[in-house]
Amino acid sequence: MTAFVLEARDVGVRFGGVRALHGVGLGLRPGEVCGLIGPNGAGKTTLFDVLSGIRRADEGRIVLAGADITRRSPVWRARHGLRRTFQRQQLFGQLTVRDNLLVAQEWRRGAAASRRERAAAVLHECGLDPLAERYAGGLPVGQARMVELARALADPPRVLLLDEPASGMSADERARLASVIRHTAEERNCAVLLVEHNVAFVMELCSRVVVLDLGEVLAEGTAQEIRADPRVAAAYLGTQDVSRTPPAAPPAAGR
Ligand SMILES: Nc1ncnc2c1ncn2[C@@H]1O[C@H](COP(=O)(O)OP(=O)(O)OP(=O)(O)O)[C@@H](O)[C@H]1O
Repeated sequence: MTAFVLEARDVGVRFGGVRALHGVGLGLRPGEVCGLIGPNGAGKTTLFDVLSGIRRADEGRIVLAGADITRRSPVWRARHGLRRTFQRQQLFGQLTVRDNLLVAQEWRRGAAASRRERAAAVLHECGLDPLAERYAGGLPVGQARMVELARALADPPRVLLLDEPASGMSADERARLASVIRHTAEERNCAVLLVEHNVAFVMELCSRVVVLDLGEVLAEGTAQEIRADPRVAAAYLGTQDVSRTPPAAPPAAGR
């Protein structure tokens, strides 16, 4: 079985008396799309913060491609291919969409032409050609989320952490999002970890789903296994109307 590209080992985080994460272990393999779900306050964002280096865990280790990166900065991690998006978007609003993608690659010295080429290819893949010269600050939320994903892809990632990427998106935008995520995993062998409250979207897209509850891993398995797990139903899915959102369809041809 393929080795993990990113691992959280026995991770614990406390906020005063609140145990946000406790003994959390999670491994991601290259080319897989893994969903991370759980009720509000389960610890999903805290785990993302620890994986991306924004927050230091009180306990445990983070391992990237076999190397312990627990003490590495977020910038170091990003430059070694570990990228994330945020629940609250963090685009450069005063820059155009294209420039947001160019800035993401600027730390790489070398030919500007190849950076522009890469930006153009990712804009196209994400269906953002018509928005390329628009200021990122003025975009509606669904489009801004897609730009954030495009920015995370501009410098090819090995691991992509997506925090609620579908929130605020239309059905068409969600379909495009699903197709870009799939392509990123399958064609570029990138590992994707997806936090998303839209459970139907997660179940459709993810080959594996991890459920967090009260800071601990409650269950892990295929979408089918997770749906059938009574503990998950009690803690989370029982409160969700999974039939409300239709599964993502492939994007229309030529978009
Ligand atoms: N900066 C903080 N200070 C104190 N407590 C925090 C802080 N950040 C998170 N927590 C607490 O840690 C726990 C986990 O929060 P976290 O935001 O990681 O959950 P989540 O699963 O991402 O929730 P949501 O689905 O609402 O985004 C919660 O009890 C939360 O109140």
